[in-house]
Formats: sequence, C-alpha cells, structure tokens
Amino acid sequence: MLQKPDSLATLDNAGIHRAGRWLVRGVNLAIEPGEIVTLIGPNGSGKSTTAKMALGILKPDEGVVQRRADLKVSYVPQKLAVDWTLPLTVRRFMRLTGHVSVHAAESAMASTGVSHLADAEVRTLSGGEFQRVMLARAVARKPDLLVLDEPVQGVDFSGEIALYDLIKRIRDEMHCGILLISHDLHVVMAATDRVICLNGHVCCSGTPTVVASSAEYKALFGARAASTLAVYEHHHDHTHLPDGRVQHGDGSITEHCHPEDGHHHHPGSEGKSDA
Ligand SMILES: Nc1ncnc2c1ncn2[C@@H]1O[C@H](COP(=O)(O)OP(=O)(O)OP(=O)(O)O)[C@@H](O)[C@H]1O
Repeated sequence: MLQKPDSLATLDNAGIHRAGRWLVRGVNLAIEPGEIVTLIGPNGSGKSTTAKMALGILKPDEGVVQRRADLKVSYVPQKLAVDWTLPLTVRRFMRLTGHVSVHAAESAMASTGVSHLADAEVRTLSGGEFQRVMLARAVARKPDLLVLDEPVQGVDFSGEIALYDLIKRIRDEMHCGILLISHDLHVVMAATDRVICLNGHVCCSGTPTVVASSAEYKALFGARAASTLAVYEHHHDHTHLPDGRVQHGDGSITEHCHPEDGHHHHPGSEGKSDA
C-alpha cells in the first residue's frame, strides 16, 4: 500500500511477533484526516497492538508502518497508571502531562461538556464523566490523529451514545483522524467510515450498515440512538475454535488463519476480506 500524501498513518502487511508467536499479522490499514476507523475483535485479538503500531509505540516485526511527518497524536489508553487515591482535580489532571496551556485546557473542557467538573476530584467522577475528561485531555493537545482505546468502557448504553456523538463532533470540528478501538463486536457508531475486524489478522473490513431498521430498537432507544448506532454485518467465512485453530467454510481446520492460506473470500458486498 502506497502512503497517500495526506494519510496520517498507514500499516502495510504489519505484524508484531512476541514470545514465539504473532500477536497480529498481515494488517493493512490507512487513516486519513477527518476519517474515523474502528477496530473491533474479541479480547486478545490484537486491537491495542495494532493501534500501538499506528501510534509508533511498537515497531512492526514484519511489514511497514508509515506515519506523516510531524504527526501530532493523542492517545487515550485502555488503562491509566495513576494512583487514584491521591486527590487530583479535573483541572489539574487536564494539564498533568504534556504541554497544554490553561486556555487550551479550558476550551477543551468546554467543548467536551466537562467545564462544570473542573474542580471535582477525578476519583469521584462517574464512568461517563471520566471518559469525557479523558477525551478533553486528548483534545486539548489538538492532535492530527486521535487514538481511543475503548472510550465507552464503564459507560451505560445511553452514555455510550452521548460519547459517540461527542467523538463524531470532535472529528467534525477538528478534522482529525480517529482510530477507535471498540470492545463491542456488533455495534459501532454510524459515523465510522471503516470498520476493521481483527482476530490476530484482519478478518474483514468495510463500512458499517445503519442499524435501526428494527422497530424494537427504535422503541427502546429512540430514533436518535437508531441514527447514531449501526451494526456492521459480519460475513466471516471461517470460525476461530476455542483452541486457537481455524475452521474454514469448507470444513477444513488449519492451525492459523493467514493471508497466504488462500481460504479467505467474502461473497457479501459489505464484508471485504483484507486478509
Ligand atoms: N509484550 C507482549 N508479549 C507477549 N504477548 C503480548 C504482549 N503484548 C500483548 N500480548 C498478547 O497479545 C495479544 C493481543 O493483545 P492486545 O492487547 O493487542 O489485544 P486486544 O484485542 O486489544 O484485547 P482486549 O480487547 O482484551 O483489550 C494478547 O493475547 C496479549 O496477551
């Protein structure tokens, strides 16, 4: 894959090998300015590892990762190594690391709707408030590429919708690229331009299909939720067995599922096999 002049980050057949095995392999993806790319896949499928390659935290053991020169990234990791027993206000937390001016911190808090929490202790925030503050911190750096590792963790369904709304607004206003890691295999935000499903490799990728045709869904969550969330339809032609082996559409079983094994094809129009 050739790096387009304005691509923020491009992974070309990228893989990470650790402790005698490939954590991920054969990953192709590109993130353009103003684009939201969502990585989905089960636990341990290599989502964080892939994001870390895009961020430049991990160097690929195979393949090529290119990032635009002078790329400014903000990364909201899945876990933070902070001692939450210490008193820390949101306002201080905003500027704890990184070079963020008072003005940038205040305007990021305003745009993410957490100004009223500025003097609150971080440890007392609800799950949804905490994730918003994490977004505010990331936005304050004015990144070209924003990488969000499970930004809706610890948040209930309606909070999830509100956060997805906010992430979309951040993209629209800042025109940054967003690489979003989602723990949810079935529901992704409709504003996602591309979904990439990982399972140690790229299982499939494509645009999400708007959910919400179902009357039950609309009745439960309202038309607004229905227009925000979408289901990405999977067209897997193989199944990952519990012991790690792979059963293919023709019933055969192999040890791995790699691009070169020739088993991948996706007949549906939505799922496109990259692997
Ligand atoms: N440095 C390492 N050495 C060995 N194995 C590792 C290392 N880092 C990650 N792994 C393993 O690689 C696999 C992929 O991890 P990764 O964190 O990328 O998955 P993930 O899809 O983000 O998972 P989750 O949804 O659980 O957060 C896991 O099985 C993990 O245990």
